[in-house]
Amino acid sequence: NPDFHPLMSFKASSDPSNKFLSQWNSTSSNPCTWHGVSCLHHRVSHLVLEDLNLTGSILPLTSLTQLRILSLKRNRFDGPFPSLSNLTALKLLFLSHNKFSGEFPATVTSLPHLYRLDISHNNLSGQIPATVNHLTHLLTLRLDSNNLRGRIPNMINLSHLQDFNVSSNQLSGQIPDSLSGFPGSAFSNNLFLCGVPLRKCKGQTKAIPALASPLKPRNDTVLNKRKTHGAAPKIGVMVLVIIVLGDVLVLALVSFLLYCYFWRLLKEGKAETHSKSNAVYKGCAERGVNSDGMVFLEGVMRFELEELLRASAEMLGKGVFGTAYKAVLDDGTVAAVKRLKEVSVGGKREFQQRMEVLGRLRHCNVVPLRAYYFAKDEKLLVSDYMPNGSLSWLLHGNRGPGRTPLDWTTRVKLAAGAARGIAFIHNSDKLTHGNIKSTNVLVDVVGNACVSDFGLSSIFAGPTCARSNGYLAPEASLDGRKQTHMSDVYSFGVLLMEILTGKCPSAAAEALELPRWVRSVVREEWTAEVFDLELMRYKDIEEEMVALLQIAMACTVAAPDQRPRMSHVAKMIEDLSGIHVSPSHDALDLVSESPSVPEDACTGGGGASASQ
Ligand SMILES: Nc1ncnc2c1ncn2[C@@H]1O[C@H](COP(=O)(O)OP(=O)(O)OP(=O)(O)O)[C@@H](O)[C@H]1O
Repeated sequence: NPDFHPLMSFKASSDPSNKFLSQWNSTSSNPCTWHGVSCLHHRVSHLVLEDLNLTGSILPLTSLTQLRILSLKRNRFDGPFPSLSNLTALKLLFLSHNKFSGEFPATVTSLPHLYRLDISHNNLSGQIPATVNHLTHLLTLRLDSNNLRGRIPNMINLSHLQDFNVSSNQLSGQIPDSLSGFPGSAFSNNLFLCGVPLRKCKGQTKAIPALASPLKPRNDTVLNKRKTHGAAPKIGVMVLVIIVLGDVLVLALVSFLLYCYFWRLLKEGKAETHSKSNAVYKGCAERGVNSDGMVFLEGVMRFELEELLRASAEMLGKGVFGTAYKAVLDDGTVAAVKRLKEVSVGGKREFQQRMEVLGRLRHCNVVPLRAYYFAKDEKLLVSDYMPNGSLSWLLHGNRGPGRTPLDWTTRVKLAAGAARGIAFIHNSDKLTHGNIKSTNVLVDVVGNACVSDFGLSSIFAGPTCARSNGYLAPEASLDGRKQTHMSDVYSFGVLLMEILTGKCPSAAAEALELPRWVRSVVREEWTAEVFDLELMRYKDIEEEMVALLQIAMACTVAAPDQRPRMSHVAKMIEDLSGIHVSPSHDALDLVSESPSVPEDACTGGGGASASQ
């Protein structure tokens, strides 16, 4: 193993008394089993030796050319950094709380895959080189508590940066606009630093903090140029007013167009139903049927079709079964309305029967169907609006500057909640979900995962339903119709992989590939490579991640009858970390805007009820 000798010489210099790395010994020539070392393809890829009192230089490590993760936090390494330019595979570099001295290690700026760089709490001096801009994938840049001097370069290329700190140095000059959205604490304790978010620089015109975002897009430079050339603050305010007015106008126009569109499409169906409804439904004793053909299922939500048509509507997105809208009624009720594509069911009766079954499902992890509408050219489904978005958005849309990636505990809670919801559907009337994916796992007002869009695949048939979105079980993928409990389990396994890897199964490049990719990496015995880099920041979760990965792999085995049942999957996830699927008020930045909060919202771990 070419990494054996470099590691032995590293040990000789960093632990001369053989106190901390005694398990590394020359009789075992396979370093991959040593403490703190992991390998990929028999090369060292992961070296984590934290809090060990190791000393000396890290020079021998520069021969570990396959190293991806190097963490030597809280040791006593000293001297200047050696050149790290050989470590081209490096993704995470954590060298904080040591005694490194000398200049900022400029060679790290040539590492093309670096995501996290933490060299804080050392004795580094000199300037931050402008070449940090080469690190275009950087999420973390922590340089705090060193002796760095000079100006902070403009980091316009670091558009993903979310964790940035240069506090407690000797930096000076104006904070570049590209960084002015980070909080003051990221820059504090630098005597000569000025500008937003710190105090105004001498001679600087008034800044506009409201426009400051952690990393402003490059086209802000027009505004910046005006500022640095001393244009009057009035111009900034004018620009602001124009932007706001423009936004309001566009918003009003879009709302108006949507309203007209919605109205026009429903007018015909409504007219048809209206004429019938007076005869058929007038004074109807049947529970839940409005005179206009809206059929209400269990629950408190009640309104006329007319009110729904008047509601302001915002498109949430288009799916295989139709288009979803958020509708806000005059009385403030918020609902999600799905306009279905043409359905190929036998007719109204069959559709109604189907909706009655789906409408009876009440569980704190299932989005309740509240009402439906059926006319010749129009089919609508009304359900509770889930204000905290979908798991998909939380995993993939909630990134970038100023946003917090989904933490591990919340991921597990949402996975467990979704599993319980699906298990409940399976146990009710022998239904299948048929379309499990992360856009169909929504988050309710108290942070519970709720599955939506269940049971619709059976009323759609034919090629419109042939989906290849990366979640479909191999046995169900040909025409999208052969949905069973076991194909749901497969899709859920893919969803777990998405939660673990942060990769989107429906992204074109990875379609149908996520389970295969995960398996191939695990086969290479480098399971850690699978996990989402965002999860690297959490400590002591590796065991849980591996356990969840094993559940995901069991769910996605090729033979349907070898997959676990959904209720078993739910139980296994809950057992993982002793979680009880309860509202996680602190885990998400929750919003509460819907007066139509489900009356059956979870108040604890269970709360299931299939009302009859
Ligand atoms: N009740 C709801 N509350 C909040 N957002 C919703 C609700 N229902 C759907 N959405 C969101 O609206 C968007 C479109 O949903 P829709 O179900 O139409 O399509 P999809 O989930 O992308 O695909 P599919 O039709 O295969 O389920 C998705 O982002 C989804 O998360």
